[in-house]
Amino acid sequence: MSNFSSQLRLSSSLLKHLKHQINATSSTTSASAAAMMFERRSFTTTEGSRPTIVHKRSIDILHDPWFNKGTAFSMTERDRLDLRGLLPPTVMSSQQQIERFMVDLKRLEVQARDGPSDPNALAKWRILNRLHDRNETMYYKVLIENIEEYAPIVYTPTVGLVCQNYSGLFRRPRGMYFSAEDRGEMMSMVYNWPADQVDMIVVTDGSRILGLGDLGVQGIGITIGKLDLYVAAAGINPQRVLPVMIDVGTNNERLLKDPLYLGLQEHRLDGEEYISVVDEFMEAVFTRWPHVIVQFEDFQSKWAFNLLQRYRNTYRMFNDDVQGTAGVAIAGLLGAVRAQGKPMIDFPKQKIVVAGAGSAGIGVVNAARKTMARMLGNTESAFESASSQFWVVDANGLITEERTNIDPQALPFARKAKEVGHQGLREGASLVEVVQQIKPDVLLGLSAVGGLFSKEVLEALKGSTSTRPAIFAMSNPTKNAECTPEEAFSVLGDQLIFASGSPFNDVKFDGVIGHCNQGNNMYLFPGIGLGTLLSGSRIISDGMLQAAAECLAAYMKDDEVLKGIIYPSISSIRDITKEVAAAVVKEAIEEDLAEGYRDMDARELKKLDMEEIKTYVKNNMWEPRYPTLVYRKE
Ligand SMILES: NC(=O)C1=CN([C@@H]2O[C@H](COP(=O)(O)OP(=O)(O)OC[C@H]3O[C@@H](n4cnc5c(N)ncnc54)[C@H](O)[C@@H]3O)[C@@H](O)[C@H]2O)C=CC1
Ligand SMILES: CC(=O)C(=O)O
Ligand SMILES: [Mg+2]
Repeated sequence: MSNFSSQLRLSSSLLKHLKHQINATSSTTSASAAAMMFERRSFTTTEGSRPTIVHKRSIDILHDPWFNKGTAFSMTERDRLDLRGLLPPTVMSSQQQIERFMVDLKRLEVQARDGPSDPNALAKWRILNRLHDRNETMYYKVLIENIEEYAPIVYTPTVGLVCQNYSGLFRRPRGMYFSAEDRGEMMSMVYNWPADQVDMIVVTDGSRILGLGDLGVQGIGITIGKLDLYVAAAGINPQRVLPVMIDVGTNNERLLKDPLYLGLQEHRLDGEEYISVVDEFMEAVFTRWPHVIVQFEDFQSKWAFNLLQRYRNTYRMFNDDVQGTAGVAIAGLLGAVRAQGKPMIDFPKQKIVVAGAGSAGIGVVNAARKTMARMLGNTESAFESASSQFWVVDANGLITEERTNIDPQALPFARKAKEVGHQGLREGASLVEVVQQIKPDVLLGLSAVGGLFSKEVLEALKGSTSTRPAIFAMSNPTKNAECTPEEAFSVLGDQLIFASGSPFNDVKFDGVIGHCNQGNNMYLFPGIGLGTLLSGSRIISDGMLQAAAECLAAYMKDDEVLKGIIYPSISSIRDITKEVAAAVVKEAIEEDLAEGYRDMDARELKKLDMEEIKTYVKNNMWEPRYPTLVYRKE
């Protein structure tokens, strides 16, 4: 809901309510005395005895500083006032609320020390967050106009710190919470959300937030950060976005013991029980908003893949970590080939070592292998040949067919034991050994292990057979990056191509600049969502994702790429997103998936050429401008 209109409605209804109270008092009582009396009465009644009559429900009550109790609303009150789902599931006493607030206040200094390189990051986040709660138009204007400065605050890395400390930072709720305790209720509680139209949902279960592990209900912060980029980069109307947390418990022992934790304090549901909760959520949101797009974010690997397969042919959904990351990585990998002065068609010759076999790592290898195979003619032997270009290393070392209990997602990338034997390697070989023996063109990290690309590993990469080796240290947030650009450039010199998931500054040494690219799925997911919305495609196909990745790869000019700049600057994210969305729309039309959006039906869409599609996309991007408001009685 727009804060702008809600504030207007809120203050007028508050006035109405106040007037009513004033009229009920003696006619000689002055308005201010009556207001004071009303105020006193509200406070005494909420303490117990007589109830307070309120003329509002749902989100309006949460945004009313007079009546809001935040997490202290009891479950019966939540049901009575249509608040179910609009607050984290734990009911807290007013004393606990104060404790939570005080812990947060006192922790500020420590957070500043442990957090992102900007010691004021969290203070900036608080100021922006308060603006977000007060005035969304102004908030997004500030964000769009200063995206380079504030993306690292509302998104990675600071959003990681925000999630870690969400219990303390929580003030006004934003988004919806569907918990394991809401089973059987979701179909009705989804109507507690005040907006009749929702275009984009970003949902998490909090099980793997960035590289920070299981943060339970606190993971809602990442969905808010991603949706901020949907508004800022893709121009999705902020009144039509919905951050969602599916709280099925947490396996984080610290949170399970924390008396101030806001989520369900029980171990995570698993198996069929878990699936039934997510199924119920999907059914509920698609019943209320049949055209919504759901982005799955930061689910632990096993559920990321499982739920993607389960829903992708029925619902308009995608998994950002598996599919968005893959597209961004492919664009960067193609950029690295061009940076070597080679044509993109040489991509299938690249030797790629990937550290990390989770949702992101496997997503990347899968998509990169498909891209190589397509370049080689898409035959079975092309596929075989493409497979031989990847060496995947996880927490237990190099993955080969000899691995016991191999994760089914990693199985297709397990190397043959005999083959790696010839390469001087074996099952479980360490990363440094793999780099030493393979001498890869690319070393890509999606391991969530900060510093994994140690000096030894970087020294080993000096043996790369490439003229311009590439490092993608893609794990987030900053402290989880596999190495810093300083570490990488200092060992490998200025011919290195470097990208990281969270932003770092360029490195200056010996009079040259080592470019630090940001390789983050933020360059694709907003365009994938917007393109899907505007095409009206029923599903998000592999072709649409591939078109998005190719568009991003083509966005960079030759002279930039030759300088080692393989990803655009975030300052142009709105333009990139428009291009990516247009590519997605075009592909959806070509695959006959596009059913149209609003006045633009499928037939009209088919008549558009690429330039017209871009104009259509641009014209449908929301801009942060104040609309004229007119009051009408309800
Ligand atoms: N830059 C970007 O756009 C994105 C970055 N990421 C980042 O990727 C990281 C991983 O995400 P997921 O794949 O979802 O996590 P995950 O937990 O599913 O996978 C992590 C993988 O790393 C492996 N690993 C752990 N220790 C290792 C070691 N010492 N050496 C080699 N591998 C090791 C694990 O065995 C596992 O296979 C996170 O930090 C996340 O923030 C994820 C999505 C997008
Ligand atoms: C960027 C992102 O999606 C992640 O680190 O999980
Ligand atoms: Mg993610």
